[in-house]
Amino acid sequence: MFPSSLLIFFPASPLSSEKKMGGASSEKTATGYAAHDDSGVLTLYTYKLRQTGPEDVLIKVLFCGICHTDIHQIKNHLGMSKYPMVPGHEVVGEVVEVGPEVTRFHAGDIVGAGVIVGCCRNCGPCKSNIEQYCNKRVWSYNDVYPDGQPTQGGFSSAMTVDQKFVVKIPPGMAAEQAAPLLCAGLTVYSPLKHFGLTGSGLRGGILGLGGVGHMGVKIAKAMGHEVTVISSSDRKREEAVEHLGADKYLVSSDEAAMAAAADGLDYIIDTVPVVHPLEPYLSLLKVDGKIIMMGVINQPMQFITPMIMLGRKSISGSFIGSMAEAEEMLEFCEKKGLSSMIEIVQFHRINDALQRLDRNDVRYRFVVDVAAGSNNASAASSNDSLLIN
Ligand SMILES: NC(=O)C1=CN([C@@H]2O[C@H](COP(=O)(O)OP(=O)(O)OC[C@H]3O[C@@H](n4cnc5c(N)ncnc54)[C@H](OP(=O)(O)O)[C@@H]3O)[C@@H](O)[C@H]2O)C=CC1
Ligand SMILES: O=C/C=C/c1ccc(O)c(O)c1
Ligand SMILES: [Zn+2]
Ligand SMILES: [Zn+2]
Repeated sequence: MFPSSLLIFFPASPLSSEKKMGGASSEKTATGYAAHDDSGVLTLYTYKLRQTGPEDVLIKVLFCGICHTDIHQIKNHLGMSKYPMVPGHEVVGEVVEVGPEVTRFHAGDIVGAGVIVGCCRNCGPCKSNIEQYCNKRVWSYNDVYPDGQPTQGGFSSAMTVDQKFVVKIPPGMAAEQAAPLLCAGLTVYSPLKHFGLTGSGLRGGILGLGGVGHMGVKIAKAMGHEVTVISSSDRKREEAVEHLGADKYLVSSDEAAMAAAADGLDYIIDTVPVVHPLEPYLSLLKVDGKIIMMGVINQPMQFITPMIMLGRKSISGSFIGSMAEAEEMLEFCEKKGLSSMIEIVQFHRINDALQRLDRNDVRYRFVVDVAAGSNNASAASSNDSLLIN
């Protein structure tokens, strides 16, 4: 069992340099699970927390979802990983301290943070409130702040986040179920809004039924779409239809079923995290249909041009969503009564969960109970994981 005392940030030695120099507040540390190399294994790591600045919110982490991007980053799939790295970007926690210029949050609020924790505020995307596309974006981990201090993510007792990148979790929403919305939920909501794919009656495809994909089914259904799941196996059929509400289920290797479904979809949200052929899915699109690429894939993808020309089809991409869209998406989910389908794991079982996610063995998002001792602690201590719908 993870020692609960380590989950709480605590003042460092009274001899820390800041104290000696008479700093206003004491230096704080956090303890999390960090990757130290690309082996895929995380181990405990204690590090200095960013000083709570005027616009900062200090968050005691309660829950953090595990996204496939965490695996890409831990295992250095993009060749840009820096260690030690504390991953985790689907963070829900409780505000414990705010800087003097923070107006939107107070101690005790339940809040969320996601993939991005900084931007330049001056470029075109920043001025258009699509700060996720700022070229100076600061990632919540595997990055550095402008002062050179490393960022560290949510598999940790605490995070310090600029208020611009913090959202309030709606009061009626369970903290653990809100966590996957902060990346997976936003990642599907944003392109559906942006590409004008919100009208009821649209026919949507969700390729890859994992963390992002299952939120795709839920959000698209809530928008009134007819949703087809396109999966690599038959294993998730029953759940997809009965629990998530998918209308149709296609197995991508079933050539007859794929041919019968040709030219039927207005869009496909492609969440497959590895290189894969596009032609079978382009064939499923109607004239003017779009495939929206979500997977982070570090190898070239191929298609032949007639596959898009003969149908004016588009291949596009999208990256999470803006903070404004995050708020809107949370409101949408609250209004529609949507939440995620999760399996809660204890903090000390995080490596097992990462391995299971890597072998496609999760329905549909792992959420780490970081603050053992919170509302699920007694149940979590007697089971390794809890399934929550
Ligand atoms: N663009 C963005 O802003 C974001 C991008 N991402 C990226 O999207 C991708 C999906 O993320 P997430 O939903 O968390 O991932 P998951 O692992 O939860 O889901 C991926 C799904 O893809 C299918 N799949 C097909 N082949 C493989 C394979 N070889 N290994 C694993 N899964 C496979 C599986 O569905 P099935 O069993 O149905 O075939 C699986 O459930 C990742 O690359 C992630 O980095 C994530 C969030 C935001
Ligand atoms: O999970 C969220 C992050 C997605 C992501 C998209 C693109 C990219 O290059 C990344 O490093 C991460
Ligand atoms: Zn993510
Ligand atoms: Zn910018």
